[in-house]
Amino acid sequence: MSIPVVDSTADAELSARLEAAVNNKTKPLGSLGMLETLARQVGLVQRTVQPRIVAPAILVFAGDHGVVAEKVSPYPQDVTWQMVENFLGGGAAINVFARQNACALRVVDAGVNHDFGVRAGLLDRKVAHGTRNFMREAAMTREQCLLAIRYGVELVDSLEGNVLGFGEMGIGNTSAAAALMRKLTGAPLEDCVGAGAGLSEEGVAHKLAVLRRAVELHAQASEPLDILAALGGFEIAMMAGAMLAAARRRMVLLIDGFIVTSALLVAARLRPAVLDYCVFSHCSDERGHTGMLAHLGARPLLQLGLRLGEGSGCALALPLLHAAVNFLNDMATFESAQVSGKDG
Ligand SMILES: Cc1cc2ncn([C@H]3O[C@H](COP(=O)(O)O)[C@@H](O)[C@H]3O)c2cc1C
Ligand SMILES: O=C(O)c1cccnc1
Repeated sequence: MSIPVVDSTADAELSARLEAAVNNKTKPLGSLGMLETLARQVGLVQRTVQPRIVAPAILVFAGDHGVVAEKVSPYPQDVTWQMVENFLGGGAAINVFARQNACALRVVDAGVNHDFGVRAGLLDRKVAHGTRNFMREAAMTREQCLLAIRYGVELVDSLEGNVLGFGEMGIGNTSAAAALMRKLTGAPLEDCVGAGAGLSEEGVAHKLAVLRRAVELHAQASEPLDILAALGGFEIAMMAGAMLAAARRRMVLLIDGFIVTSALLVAARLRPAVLDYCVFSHCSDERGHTGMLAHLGARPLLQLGLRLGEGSGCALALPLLHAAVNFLNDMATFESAQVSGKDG
């Protein structure tokens, strides 16, 4: 299994042309703020001053986590498969927001502890029926970890479209994401652990104690793939693989909240240039997401107090991506509209 190679999008000549194109639009210099940054980024990703959004899609990766045996989530594990059914039925938040913004949605069974059978709209890439409890042993074997990454790579290679959003579902996965954050950013564990799907203060204290022991147990894991196998999840590993494949294909990657960003921490350790392709849709209310984004030098588009996951932030940010591309393509220039430029 070879990890996809990702090229940087840096191109000084194209960057200058994009900046000129943005600056020639009929508006005060810099007045479209982050939309200008976004337009230039998408131009660099697509290697053009006339970028287009084609067939945007969100993949929701679902997987279960053995660590739920330690009572680190306020909800039972069955919610993972039940929510997958909800996605397939079109009734979850991500279904509503994806429909609203004409975004295709696919659900991937990366390792749910449930047998769905063959189902329309569900991509079966089950590595196993949930990970092991990483409080006691590694969450997955190295083979399972590499298989999850490979499935992620292959999934993306079969997609059409040039914008890919990442979402997840997996009871217990904020615990895996917090442990990955601790190991991959070096932040103190208490800055990585939050309420997840809604733990009480005592619940968070218990989760922190569990994760402290788990991180100690896996203290020897130092390479990104070893850390991922020890403390990650199948959906997280599959997302990391899919992110690298999407960047290799020069797609724009829409990054959701805390768990999706934890997969990106792994991907960026393997191939730092993946970050050139990432649009950070929002800053989640999950404790730790702000620090994770800061570690990556990321500036999120939205701050809505979301703490859901599912790729919801990606669907909500998609209209901003359209706006960035549309202003670059469709706005008049000072010359074409015969508007006077800046005096001094
Ligand atoms: C009904 C329901 C729908 C969800 N959709 C996303 N999550 C979110 O919550 C879970 C992570 O939180 P924790 O680590 O505390 O279990 C993930 O499944 C995440 O996607 C949900 C959680 C619930 C309960
Ligand atoms: O930020 C997220 O993605 C998140 C936060 C809490 C629970 N589930 C997801």
